[in-house]
Amino acid sequence: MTQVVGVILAGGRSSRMGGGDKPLLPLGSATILDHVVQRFAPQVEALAINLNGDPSRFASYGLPVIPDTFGHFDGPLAGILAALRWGTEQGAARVITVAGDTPFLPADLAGRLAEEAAPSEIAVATSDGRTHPTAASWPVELHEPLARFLADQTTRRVLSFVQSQPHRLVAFSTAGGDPFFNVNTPSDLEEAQQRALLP
Ligand SMILES: Nc1nc2c(ncn2[C@@H]2O[C@H](COP(=O)(O)OP(=O)(O)OP(=O)(O)O)[C@@H](O)[C@H]2O)c(=O)[nH]1
Repeated sequence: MTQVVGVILAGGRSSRMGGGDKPLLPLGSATILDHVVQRFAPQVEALAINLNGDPSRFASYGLPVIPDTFGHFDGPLAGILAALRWGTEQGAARVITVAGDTPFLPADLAGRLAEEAAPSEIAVATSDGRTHPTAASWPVELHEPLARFLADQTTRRVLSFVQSQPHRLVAFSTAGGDPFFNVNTPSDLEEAQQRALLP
């Protein structure tokens, strides 16, 4: 049975980057998303991309594309809801999500999250005291509670949903750079270009 599947959250507006698809921007000789796939795919039994809008723009990756179904541009929680639905369809026990704009993910992300959380808990990555709620492992049973949360609450903050459920924080080292560095702005992309060149 498939136990752990992965979903890359690649939706959103990329407004701080001037619009377009942030994960498809060039980083080194590849795209930001190539880096995410390369680091994350070996850690999960199946992998999909979640996004808003026309899926054909990500077709070249050859991965299943799962669209948001809750609403249009409702933030990462809508993507996590779609991810949990897909994980349930795959017969998985857990879904690990990562953001499509985090090109330096830890190679032991899935292992550490799985190791440290009880079966009913959400495991959320932290680094340097900062919580990264989109880099998390979710029991698929949370699909219903999350659907209710999105319908009932006015907040769309991922952390608010996490805090409403049993969860555990899992700290990752930043030796060699923060593995959850995410590209939000053109200057972040500059910084990522420098880091991608490092051996
Ligand atoms: N599925 C889905 N994912 C989203 C949505 N908005 C943001 N995300 C994802 O959530 C993560 C964090 O996104 P942000 O960088 O905060 O938002 P963004 O829309 O990409 O960029 P900004 O407009 O600059 O805030 C990324 O992985 C995005 O792909 C959405 O409406 N739907």
